[in-house]
Amino acid sequence: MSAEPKVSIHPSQTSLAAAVAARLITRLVDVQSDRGTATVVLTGGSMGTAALEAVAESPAHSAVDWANVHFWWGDERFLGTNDPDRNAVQARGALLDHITVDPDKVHEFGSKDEFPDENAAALDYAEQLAAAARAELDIDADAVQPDPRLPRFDVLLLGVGPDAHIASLFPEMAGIRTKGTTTVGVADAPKPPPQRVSLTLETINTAQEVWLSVSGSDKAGAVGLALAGAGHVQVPAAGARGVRKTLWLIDQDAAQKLPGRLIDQDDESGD
Ligand SMILES: O=C(O)[C@H](O)[C@@H](O)[C@H](O)[C@H](O)COP(=O)(O)O
Repeated sequence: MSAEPKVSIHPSQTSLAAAVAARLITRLVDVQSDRGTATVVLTGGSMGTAALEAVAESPAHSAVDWANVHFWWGDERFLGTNDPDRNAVQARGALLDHITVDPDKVHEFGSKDEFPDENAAALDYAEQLAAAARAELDIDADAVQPDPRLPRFDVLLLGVGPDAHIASLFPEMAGIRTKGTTTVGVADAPKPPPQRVSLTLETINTAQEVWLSVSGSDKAGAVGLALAGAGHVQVPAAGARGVRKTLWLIDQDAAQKLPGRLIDQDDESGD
């Protein structure tokens, strides 16, 4: 089962980041009131980082019990552990260093200091995910998991590149075609650095909610094609779907080539 995309358009990148932050805080509070623990999958890129900065700046963020949030990443740049270009390092600077987290619930991809190559780091992340899935079943034997190798993801955040890549799954390349594994190593990404690790599209699509946050006119073509129903191998963003919600949060510049039928679909309810 997967949810048809809905679109919410915002006037500027700043208001978009604030809207993503407000929705994320609300969603995490709701999930925690139902289940105690919530799980979010973070993304790299300028929009993903801006959204986390907006969470840190929002006075409402104190409503979330951050020590009971699991943090995973949709992808990582295969670099040294403290390299400033690592998505995890940027997320720490934008948000995680400013809140009280449980280090055991912060699940970063392995780095170049720890693993010989991106495939070994991808395999390790798949093992971390599978261990978390088993731990979930130990706590609640009736937990419904879309894939027994994966924990439940409540919200999975994605940025989108001008070429319509998501996470580190690039058009026409092996990563976006990968099936049967939960993670994948990427050796020759067109966006630097070339070595990366990523969740696969099948893994992304197990999330309860997938939110794609996109800003800028250079992304308008990618957004337009993805929402017009292009194939995911050519337009990876077209394939990202949440089980209960697929939400495109975009600014006006990124909305320039949106198919007309989607323009008035703004879903401000937050659920
Ligand atoms: O590691 C990364 O680079 C990403 O996770 C990548 O998928 C990113 O989200 C998009 O490229 C959008 O990035 P921008 O928001 O910076 O355009």
